[in-house]
Amino acid sequence: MAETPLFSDRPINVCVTGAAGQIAYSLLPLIAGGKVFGPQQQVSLRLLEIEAALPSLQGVVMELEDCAFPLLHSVFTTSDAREAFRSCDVAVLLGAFPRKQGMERKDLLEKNAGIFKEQGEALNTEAGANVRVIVVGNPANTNAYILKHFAPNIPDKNITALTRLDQNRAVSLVARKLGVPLSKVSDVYVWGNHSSTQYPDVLHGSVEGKGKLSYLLDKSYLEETFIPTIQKRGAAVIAARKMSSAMSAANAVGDHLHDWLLGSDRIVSMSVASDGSYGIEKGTIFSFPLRCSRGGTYEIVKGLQLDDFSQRYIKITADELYAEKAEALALLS
Ligand SMILES: NC(=O)C1=CN([C@@H]2O[C@H](COP(=O)(O)OP(=O)(O)OC[C@H]3O[C@@H](n4cnc5c(N)ncnc54)[C@H](O)[C@@H]3O)[C@@H](O)[C@H]2O)C=CC1
Ligand SMILES: O=C([O-])CC(=O)C(=O)O
Repeated sequence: MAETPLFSDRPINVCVTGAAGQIAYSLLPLIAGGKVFGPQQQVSLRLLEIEAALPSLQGVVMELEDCAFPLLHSVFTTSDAREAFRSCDVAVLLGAFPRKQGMERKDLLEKNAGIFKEQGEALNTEAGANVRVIVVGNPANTNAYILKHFAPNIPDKNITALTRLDQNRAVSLVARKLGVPLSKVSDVYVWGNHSSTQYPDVLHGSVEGKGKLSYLLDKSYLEETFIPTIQKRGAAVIAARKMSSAMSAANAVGDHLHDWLLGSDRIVSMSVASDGSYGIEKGTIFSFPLRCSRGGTYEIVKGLQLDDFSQRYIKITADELYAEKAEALALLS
């Protein structure tokens, strides 16, 4: 039976910032085509761009029209953040500078922090308190932290950052390494920062019919190959494409929003405000394993046993986030 829509009496209002950029170009068809919010849910798009990119955004709007998506109710474009966020149910924050070869994502902090301060303030007054926010612009976790700081009316639980791309990369690499279908791999999580310190954790994972990943993959493979490959995957894509990941990022944003709003049977990774679980400082936007239920609620999975190996990696990524938080607050004070 077809899934009932989230809002049966009206379209869902989705704001996308950086809407003329690369990720948006791959994401907008997923949203307007029904892949993200379900095949029955009408969508109204509110697209934000800087003034200089509005002509290019008009081309994107023409293409959306030419796709003739039955679920696309309306498209509104603006360069005013307050207008863009007005009454939105979901805000997808892509608009930011991407990194170039040789940079770490945190090198973007100075350039991008101001954007997330301004957008946090605009969301705070214009969006409903129930708005669900996903920050994608890098450094995504710390930008989400800044946004949360400047949007006190929005519950902390509603502000997230994207680490699903890292989880998708990790699941895909496990499946390729073991020669098994992706659908058989479960419980691979990403902890921490969307950066080269993140900890892609397979030690709770398994392959259906084959057993635990902790028996199928040895720690030297994990330490020397698997973990560094996932940590540096974004940089590898930049080196090859001379531009950062866009198709896979858009796909992961779609997965994140779909599972958050519509629920999932699987445990997924999202960066969310820590409630103190696993010793992570409260309020830090940290990637955890989560269970999501339909309607936009989630719980951090509690009680996972973390061995010394995992704890060592988690400490490194947590310390990096604490340092980024301090730097961001100093920049904006
Ligand atoms: N968290 C994650 O997993 C990933 C994050 N990213 C990050 O996503 C961001 C966007 O990437 P792309 O789409 O490839 O970049 P892009 O440069 O193609 O597009 C960004 C767009 O944002 C717009 N923009 C800049 N400032 C803005 C503002 N204040 N308000 C509204 N729009 C604004 C620009 O005009 C541009 O059109 C980058 O920061 C990138 O590093 C990229 C891939 C994965
Ligand atoms: O690496 C980058 O700068 C873009 C990104 O976040 C990713 O691909 O994971």
